[in-house]
Amino acid sequence: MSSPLTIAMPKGRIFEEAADLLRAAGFALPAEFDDSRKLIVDVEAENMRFILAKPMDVTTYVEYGVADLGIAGKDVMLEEERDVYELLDLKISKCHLAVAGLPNAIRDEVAPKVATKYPNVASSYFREQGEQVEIIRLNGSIELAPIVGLADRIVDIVSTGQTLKENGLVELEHIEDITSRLIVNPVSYRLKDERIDEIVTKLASVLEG
Ligand SMILES: Nc1ncnc2c1ncn2[C@@H]1O[C@H](COP(=O)(O)OP(=O)(O)OP(=O)(O)O)[C@@H](O)[C@H]1O
Ligand SMILES: O=P(O)(O)OC[C@H]1O[C@H](OP(=O)(O)OP(=O)(O)O)[C@H](O)[C@@H]1O
Repeated sequence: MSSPLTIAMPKGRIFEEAADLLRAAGFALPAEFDDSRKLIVDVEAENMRFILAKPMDVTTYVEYGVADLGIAGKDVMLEEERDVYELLDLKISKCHLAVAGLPNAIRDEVAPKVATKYPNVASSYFREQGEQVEIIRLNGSIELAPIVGLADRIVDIVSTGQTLKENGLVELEHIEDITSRLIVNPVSYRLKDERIDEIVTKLASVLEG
C-alpha cells in the first residue's frame, strides 16, 4: 500500500465541524479521533494520518510538507502567507475579520494603537487605508485591550458579535469574510494528485449537496 496521506487538523472550534464534514464525505473516522489527547491519529482503514495542531500552525505544517493536506481558517492563511495551495472552501467556521473599538471614542490620535492576534493582516489593512497605526500583538481576549486602555482599536474575528456586545465594543469596519479552507502542500499535490483529487471530489459533493 502507498504511504498514508497526512492531514493537519486544527484543534479547537473547527475540529468538530471538520470531522463531521469528513465523515459526511464517507471517511471512516473512529470515535477515538474526537476524544483522544493523542496528537497523531492513524486511520488505517483510510490510509490516512491526522496530525492535530493549533489552528494558527496548520499552514506551517503544510508548507513544510510534514502534512500533505490541512484544514485552516482563511484568517490564518492571510496572516501566515505560507506557500500552500487552497483547494476548497469548506464553508465551515464562518466569521469575519473586523476593526472594532469603543463607541464614541475620539479618533484623532496620530498613530492609534491597534491590538490584534493578526499583526500582518492588520498592518496591510491599515496601509491600504493610508492610515498609520501602531500594532500591539496579543494572543487572545483581544476585546480586553480597548476596555483597559491598552489599545484604541482592535482587529479581530467577529462571529455572532456577542463578545463585542458583552464588552461594550462596536464593529467599525468589516475587513474580510472568513471560512475554513482545505489546503495542500504544492509538492504533495504533484506527487499524490490522484488521491488528493479523490478527497476533494468527495468533499465537494457534500458541500454542493
Ligand atoms: N467565534 C468564532 N466563530 C466561528 N469561527 C471562528 C471564531 N473564532 C475563530 N474562528 C475560526 O476558527 C479558527 C480557529 O479558532 P480557535 O478559536 O479554535 O483557534 P485559536 O483561537 O487560534 O486557538 P486557541 O484558542 O487554542 O489559541 C480561526 O482561525 C477562525 O478561522
Ligand atoms: O462574535 P463572537 O461569536 O462573540 O466570536 C468572536 C470571538 O471569538 C474568538 O475568540 P475565541 O473564542 O477564540 O477566544 P480568544 O479570545 O481566546 O481568541 C474571537 O477572537 C472573538 O473574541
